[in-house]
Amino acid sequence: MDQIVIQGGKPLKGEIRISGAKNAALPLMAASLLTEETLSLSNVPHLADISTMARLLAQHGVNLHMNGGAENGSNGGVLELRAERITSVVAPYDLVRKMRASVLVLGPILAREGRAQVSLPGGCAIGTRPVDLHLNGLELLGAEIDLKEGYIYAAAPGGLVGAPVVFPKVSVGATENLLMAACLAKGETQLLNAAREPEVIDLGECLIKMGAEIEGLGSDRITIRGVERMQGAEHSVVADRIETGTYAMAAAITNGELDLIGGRADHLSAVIKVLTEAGIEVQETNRGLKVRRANGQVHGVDVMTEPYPGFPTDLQAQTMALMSTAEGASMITESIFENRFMHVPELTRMGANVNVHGASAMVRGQQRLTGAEVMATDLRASVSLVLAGLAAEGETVLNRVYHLDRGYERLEQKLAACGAEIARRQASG
Ligand SMILES: CC(=O)N[C@H]1[C@@H](OP(=O)(O)OP(=O)(O)OC[C@H]2O[C@@H](n3ccc(=O)[nH]c3=O)[C@H](O)[C@@H]2O)O[C@H](CO)[C@@H](O)[C@@H]1O
Ligand SMILES: C=C(OP(=O)(O)O)C(=O)O
Repeated sequence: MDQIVIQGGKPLKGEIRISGAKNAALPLMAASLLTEETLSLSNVPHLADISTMARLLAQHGVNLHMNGGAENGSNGGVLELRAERITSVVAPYDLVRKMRASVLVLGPILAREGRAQVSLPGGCAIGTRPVDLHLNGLELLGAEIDLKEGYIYAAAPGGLVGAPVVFPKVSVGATENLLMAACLAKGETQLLNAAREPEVIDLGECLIKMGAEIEGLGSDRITIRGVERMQGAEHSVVADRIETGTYAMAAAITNGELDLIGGRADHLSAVIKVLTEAGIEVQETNRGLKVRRANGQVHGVDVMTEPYPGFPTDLQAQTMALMSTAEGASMITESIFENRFMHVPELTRMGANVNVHGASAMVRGQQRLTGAEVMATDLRASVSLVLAGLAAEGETVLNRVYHLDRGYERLEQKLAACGAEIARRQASG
């Protein structure tokens, strides 16, 4: 198995091109199931999750073709998807268990075929992550849902029928599943308390290009008027705000200066507010964002994760790494997932001083972190250890690199090009 080895203490300087967002690309790929015509997606990142979704779609009968790549800093790949015929309505456990976003095929397959059978995704390292909101929403559109032998059996033989759906809790995935399903439902659907994340807007904008009638994207009230059929379209995947935020924190934690090409301030308002309060300057340029410390110091700040436009849970672990080296204390509260502090014991092994009480972690900033052998059980926890390793004295060895490969395109290359001493190697023994 691969490891990432970092010799810490080098300030990062240079530019990093931000990739297309994993969390936008995945639902966009699932949207290809809504039409027999070709959906062409550009700026698609090369990531393990994208390959998993490609394998899942291929076994549903989608023809996929990837052109180009992100090598040499180019703009990601162009992925063409054509679901001329859906040859299987079953999403098997083997693929769904690898990636929870697989459940996003449920809405489109059910809407197009009148039935779908999708493995229940199960829990994961960051929490139980149920799909009740997806299923209750589809039931309101007239689907009959049965849970048997670990699978969701969904049927709507006469087609889905639009209806008001009030989500009791904001869910990105449930909003996306319902948004796609409602496109082919008869009549009007209203999604209330809908997610407002930029990735939901990106999906909605692509669906509009595909012929959908959607209003209210970016608000908590989305209206969809169902259409008879959807068509092919071309769409470029929105820039990854989580990757942008991660590299902004890499600049800050190493006391360096990075230009994040294609990074968007408008998708990171809550994050920029926190960073500014912590003494980090985030400046908009005509190519993206420039990030550095304002006065050489990072100060502790309190952070609470919330649905968009609040502070993203997907940047909580990275923020904790940054605050571990800040002057003063920070209180970090995780309000989205019940078990998203798995990076804490590993950061502690590197010298961080963190005490968790329920959903909050008190971080007391230390003068320095020290390199160690560490591992993490999820994507953002892993990258928080990379950030800590970049700032730490000595060598950090990160195990279970496959978590990083789910969501960070060419991570070592991007960091090494800015002066980080970072390499991937095969673990011995
Ligand atoms: C592929 C993708 O886009 N993943 C993102 C998406 O995940 P995902 O779409 O799975 O996250 P949700 O927004 O659905 O989850 C928010 C909260 O609602 C709960 N919930 C969700 C659905 C449901 O049916 N019942 C229920 O109780 C979840 O357990 C969680 O506590 O949004 C999360 C929150 O911003 C991000 O951390 C993930 O990176
Ligand atoms: C939690 C994440 O992804 P997923 O929802 O695919 O597990 C993430 O991107 O941080």
